[in-house]
Amino acid sequence: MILCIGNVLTPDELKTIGSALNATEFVDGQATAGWHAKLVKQNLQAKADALPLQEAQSIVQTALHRNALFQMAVRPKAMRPLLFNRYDTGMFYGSHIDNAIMGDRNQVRSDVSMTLFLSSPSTYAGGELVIEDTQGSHAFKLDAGSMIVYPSSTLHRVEPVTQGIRLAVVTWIQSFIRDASDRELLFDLDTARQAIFQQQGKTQTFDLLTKVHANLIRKWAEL
Ligand SMILES: O=C(O)CCC(=O)C(=O)O
Ligand SMILES: [Fe+2]
Repeated sequence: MILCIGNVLTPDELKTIGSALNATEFVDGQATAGWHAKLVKQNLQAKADALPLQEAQSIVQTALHRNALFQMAVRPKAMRPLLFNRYDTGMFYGSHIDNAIMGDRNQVRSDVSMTLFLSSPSTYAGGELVIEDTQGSHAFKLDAGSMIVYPSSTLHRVEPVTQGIRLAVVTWIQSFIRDASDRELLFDLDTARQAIFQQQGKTQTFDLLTKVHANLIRKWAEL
C-alpha cells in the first residue's frame, strides 16, 4: 500500500526546519547508498551530526509519533535516523531498491520507506518521487509538510530537478507487521472499526471487529 498523509508538519514547524536546514552543511549523498544505488544517486544530504539539525530532527520525530494515520499504516517497531536530503537543479536519484538491512550496530530491516516533502511544489520543477509496482509507475510530488509511505520492496526513483531546490526528509522503518499485504489488511480493518465506533459507539459488532483486529496482530506481530 502506498499512502499519502497530508499536514504532517504545521507551517510553523516547516519554517523552523527550513531555517535549520539553511544553517546546515550538506554533503554528497553517496555515503548512504548501496553499491548499485550509488551508480544512480546524485543528491546531497545534511551531515548527520550537524548541530542546527537537532531541533529539526526532534520536530519530525514528534510529528511522526503524534500522527495516527502514520502509526496505523506503518506500525513502526524501529526506525533509521532521519535523513534530510537536498536535490539542487540537475540532481536526481535514478531507479533503485533500498537496502534490505540498514545500519551497523542498530540494524533495521526496511519494510516501509518514507519521504516527507519539505519544499513547496511551486518552488521547484521535476523532482517527482516515482514508485513502480505491478500496476505501473506512480509519480508523487506532495505539498510541503505532507508525507508518503510506501513498501521498501519497490523500485523507485527521484526524477531530475530541472529548476529550484527540492528538500525532503526520508527514513526507513521496520514494522511490527512484516508483510505489506498483512499491514494493509490491518489498516483497512482498523479504519472500518473506527468508522463503526464513530457512527454507533461500542456495539457488539465493534467489539467483534476489535477482537479480530487484536488477534490478527497477535498472530502476525514480530516483537
Ligand atoms: O528523496 C526521496 O523522495 C527518496 C530518496 C530515496 O529513494 C532514498 O534515499 O533511498
Ligand atoms: Fe530509495
